[in-house]
Amino acid sequence: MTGTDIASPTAVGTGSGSVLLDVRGLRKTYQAADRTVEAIRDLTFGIPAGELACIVGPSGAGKTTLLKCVAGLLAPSGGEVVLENRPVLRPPENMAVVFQEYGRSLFPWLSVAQNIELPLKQKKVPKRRRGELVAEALESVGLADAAGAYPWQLSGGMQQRVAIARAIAYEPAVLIMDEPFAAVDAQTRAELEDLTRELWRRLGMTVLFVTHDIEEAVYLGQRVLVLSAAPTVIMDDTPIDLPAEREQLATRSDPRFAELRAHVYSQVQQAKTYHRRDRARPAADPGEGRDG
Ligand SMILES: Nc1ncnc2c1ncn2[C@@H]1O[C@H](COP(=O)(O)OP(=O)(O)OP(=O)(O)O)[C@@H](O)[C@H]1O
Repeated sequence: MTGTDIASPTAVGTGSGSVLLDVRGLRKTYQAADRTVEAIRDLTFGIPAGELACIVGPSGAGKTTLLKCVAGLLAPSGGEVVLENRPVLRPPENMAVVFQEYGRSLFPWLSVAQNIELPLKQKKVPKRRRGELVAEALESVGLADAAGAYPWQLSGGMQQRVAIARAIAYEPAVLIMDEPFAAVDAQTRAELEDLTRELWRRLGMTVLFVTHDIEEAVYLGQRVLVLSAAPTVIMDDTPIDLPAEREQLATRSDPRFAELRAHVYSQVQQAKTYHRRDRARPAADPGEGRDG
């Protein structure tokens, strides 16, 4: 890692609590009919309980592949994902995912409340408790009045709030967010970022947040992991030592925010050409350039 006043990556992710989500030596190679694509070469990192960690990386870096493996939707070619000391072999009960495409993740024929309740029914939560969880979740995202509405009657930002409400009502140990605000306007995005931090702080969830947006990662995270271009390795793992109280204008104009953003930006730029530089080296040291 570069940057003299950016703290060591070992300062986070190891000391603040027990590791809840552990990605160990993860590898994924896709076998297509006529070619083999090595998407993930080697990923190892741990997310302690209660952490909000952001992952950024260039397009095609393997972020979606990583999330599919973490969510138990795709079998890795090597290594493993461990959640609460159990290997993830299928979608775990104690995990919820918020996707970018809210339009496709909500059922249009179900009301807002029914959408939030559905996974709770599958989890066999008793009816009375389901009602409480739905009401609390809607209140938390500021949509208490929209319980009876249908998703298509709501704006994009409101639909994504419903998706967040559905995830938190499920009371997951870990919440995965896959570029959740990429499809909403800038103003709504800022509101949803603040909502995410508020819910994370209030509910004490562990959050893994994937984004293309470097500023969003620095604004939201306690830690930012940068992935290299595929085949993916971890380029950088930086603690975000901004105050816990964040505010869109004040935080983003903090000189420390600018330093961290510049650091992550330079890492993402290097990430794009990481393997090209690697190939150019005469005698490769497998550990060189690997951080975290
Ligand atoms: N089903 C598949 N079969 C073959 N190759 C795949 C498959 N899915 C992804 N890949 C390849 O794996 C690599 C990583 O893709 P992935 O979608 O995980 O990246 P990403 O970081 O999510 O990209 P983006 O930021 O553009 O969404 C790419 O080279 C991609 O072409």
